[in-house]
Amino acid sequence: MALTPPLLRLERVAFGYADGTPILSDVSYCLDAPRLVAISGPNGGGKSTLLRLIAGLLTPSRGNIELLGGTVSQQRHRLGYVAQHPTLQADTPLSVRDIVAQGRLDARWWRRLGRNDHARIDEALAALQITELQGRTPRSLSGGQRQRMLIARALAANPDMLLLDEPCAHLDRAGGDALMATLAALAQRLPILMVTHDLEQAWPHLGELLHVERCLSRRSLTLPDIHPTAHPTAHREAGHR
Ligand SMILES: Nc1ncnc2c1ncn2[C@@H]1O[C@H](COP(=O)(O)OP(=O)(O)OP(=O)(O)O)[C@@H](O)[C@H]1O
Repeated sequence: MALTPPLLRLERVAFGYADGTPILSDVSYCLDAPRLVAISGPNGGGKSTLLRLIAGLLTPSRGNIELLGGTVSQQRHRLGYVAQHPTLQADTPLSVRDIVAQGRLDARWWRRLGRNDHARIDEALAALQITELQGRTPRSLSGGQRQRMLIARALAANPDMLLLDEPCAHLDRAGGDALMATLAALAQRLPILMVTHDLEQAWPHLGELLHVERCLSRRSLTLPDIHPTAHPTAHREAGHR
């Protein structure tokens, strides 16, 4: 019987930007089932860099990333990625629904959206609980509502994995808690990797925690590390999502 490949496998991945300073080295990790995975660690530790490597926006200098049973370049079109500071024209005349609908546009962007597209858009709006906001413009939304809209746009593309960089940044406690609960519900069927600096907030919702830390002492500068950490409370409360 053929073994199912993992959703994501990193093997001894290393990366440094053009100035040659190592940011990540020897990162290994395997995700074999949908769950909500937080990537946390100190500022500058390499969290966003790791997410960009998985998204195929950067290429490892060493090591290998296997994604959804193939290489990153083969499979990256199956990912939904929401960057930390996505560019969005605040004064766009487009509605929230129009923006979520962009998730349905592919290389044939001029095609008319069909019934299936609209069903996916409706589902994405509902999953992020913004159906009633669909006629509004982004300008009139709160930070949390705008973040939900951007995640809905990624979800409308029907991705097989979501990568979110600081989805709760700039949200107040209540907005962040609500978004985390939404993501945890989604992650029961869709693997989600999210960068967060607010572990306290994410903790009750997590299925797994990855700690990324670029070591700053001179001796260990080349040995930043990542530790998959089982979190008993999170596993118990989240039913091991
Ligand atoms: N395009 C780039 N060119 C050169 N260095 C970069 C680039 N992007 C990030 N870095 C550096 O790489 C290191 C890791 O950055 P990264 O954004 O991955 O960290 P992070 O853990 O996500 O940080 P934060 O919590 O502050 O967002 C930092 O020292 C940063 O200055």
